Amino acid sequence: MEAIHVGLLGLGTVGSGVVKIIEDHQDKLMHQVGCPVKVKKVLVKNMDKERQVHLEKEIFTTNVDDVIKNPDIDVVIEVMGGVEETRQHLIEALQAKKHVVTANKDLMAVYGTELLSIATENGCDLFYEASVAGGIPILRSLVDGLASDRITKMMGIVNGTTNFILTKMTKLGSAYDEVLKEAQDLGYAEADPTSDVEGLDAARKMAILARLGFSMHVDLDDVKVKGISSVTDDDIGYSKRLGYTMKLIGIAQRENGKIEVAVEPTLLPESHPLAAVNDEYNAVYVYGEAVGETMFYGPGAGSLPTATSVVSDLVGIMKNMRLDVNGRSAVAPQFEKQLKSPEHIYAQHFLRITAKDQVGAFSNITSLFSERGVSFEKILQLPIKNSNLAEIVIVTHKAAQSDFEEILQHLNDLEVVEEVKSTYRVEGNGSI
Ligand SMILES: NC(=O)C1=CN([C@@H]2O[C@H](COP(=O)(O)OP(=O)(O)OC[C@H]3O[C@@H](n4cnc5c(N)ncnc54)[C@H](OP(=O)(O)O)[C@@H]3O)[C@@H](O)[C@H]2O)C=CC1
Ligand SMILES: N[C@@H](CC=O)C(=O)O
Ligand code: NA
Repeated sequence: MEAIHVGLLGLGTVGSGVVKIIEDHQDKLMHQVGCPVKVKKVLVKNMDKERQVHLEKEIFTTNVDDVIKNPDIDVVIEVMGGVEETRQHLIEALQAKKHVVTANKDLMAVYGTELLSIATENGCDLFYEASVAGGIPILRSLVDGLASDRITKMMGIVNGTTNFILTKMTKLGSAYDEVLKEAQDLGYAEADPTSDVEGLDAARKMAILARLGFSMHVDLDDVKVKGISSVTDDDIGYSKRLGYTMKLIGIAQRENGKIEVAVEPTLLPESHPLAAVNDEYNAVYVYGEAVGETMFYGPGAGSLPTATSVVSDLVGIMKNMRLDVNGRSAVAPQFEKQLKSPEHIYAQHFLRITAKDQVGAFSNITSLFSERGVSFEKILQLPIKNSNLAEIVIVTHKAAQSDFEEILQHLNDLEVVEEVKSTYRVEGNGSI
């Protein structure tokens, strides 16, 4: 082949990184696939915008058909974001026999199954490594590196923006809004950062990971989600005092064929390997029955790290082209999806309660837990200055989610309880 021609949908943070890598690593790309890679067309919204990379003016277009229906383009790289309109563009690109690389987890979490089957029907590759944990080759590791194993647990920090925010709040005492702005300026956050801070971006990534790791059709709605927008300095302060670090953690576990997938702010012991993953870095811990513990660490967001995954997917497509095996790598799910019920989901919990500082208050509270067989691992009780209230902070031993939810309902009804201020999952005491 004389050259591979690629068309880009989008030239923002990730798209500019893709163009830079294609230019700067051209010799490596040629060595791997035996021909040059050329950027033929780039779809943008605003033709007049100043760009991070230099491309000839005639390469730019605002007409998507110049990319997805262009007979000279072999591979479409989708780095524009969005869901419904983008889905339509990619369906048309695949039907026009273009291979596709996308960094779009919003799209893959919802329409991944549909798009992969359209790709297979059309003999095309659809790769999406950059959609989960930016520059970490985690999808390839699950699909290829761990293909022979049965994965039972994945636990990860899969959102760079929230990890950046929590790190700065914890280590520097920075204010939430200020650090969010910094993460946006650095190009880590989504166009609408609500999906980062409310945990939806991480939930999308966990749905993709669970699908591949457990070989089941996991829907986005199957993922329980709680974000970090309500985390306060006080919560972080009490966590530290009890020896924990607060992280937004995605958890996917399988037991007896049933799975749980969740994303929530979680307290980890400071000695936990994920507690040391800071700033925009991501890490995914994967436990396989045969391999045991593995952990994948790297930058989860940002221009060049994310673009590395995109261009590596492009190399994968080009290698498949040389072997004439495009469109054959997607594997249908092996198992029927079965979700764990709340009676079978066990975790430790942190609770912060304000209660009346009076005789019997504490025993009223503890009896709610003991009636359901839930015991405490750690307790702090501190009087609140100039009031007749006390702050009680509890870390429970493992409890079923159904029991814990019932306890919470009853706590709110107790006369001695002023307010349940916050609750968080606690993970990783003992083993990871
Ligand atoms: N930023 C990151 O660290 C990561 C991002 N991703 C994903 O990669 C994708 C791109 O993200 P990012 O580069 O940060 O986004 P940006 O907002 O920086 O860039 C988006 C690009 O797409 C173009 N674009 C958007 N909508 C349209 C449209 N309707 N028609 C034509 N052009 C359009 C924009 O054009 P114009 O420049 O003219 O406005 C811009 O060039 C998203 O799916 C994101 O979730 C994945 C991993 C990490
Ligand atoms: N907004 C995302 C970007 C990468 O997926 C993040 O912060 O992780
Ligand atoms: Na990745």
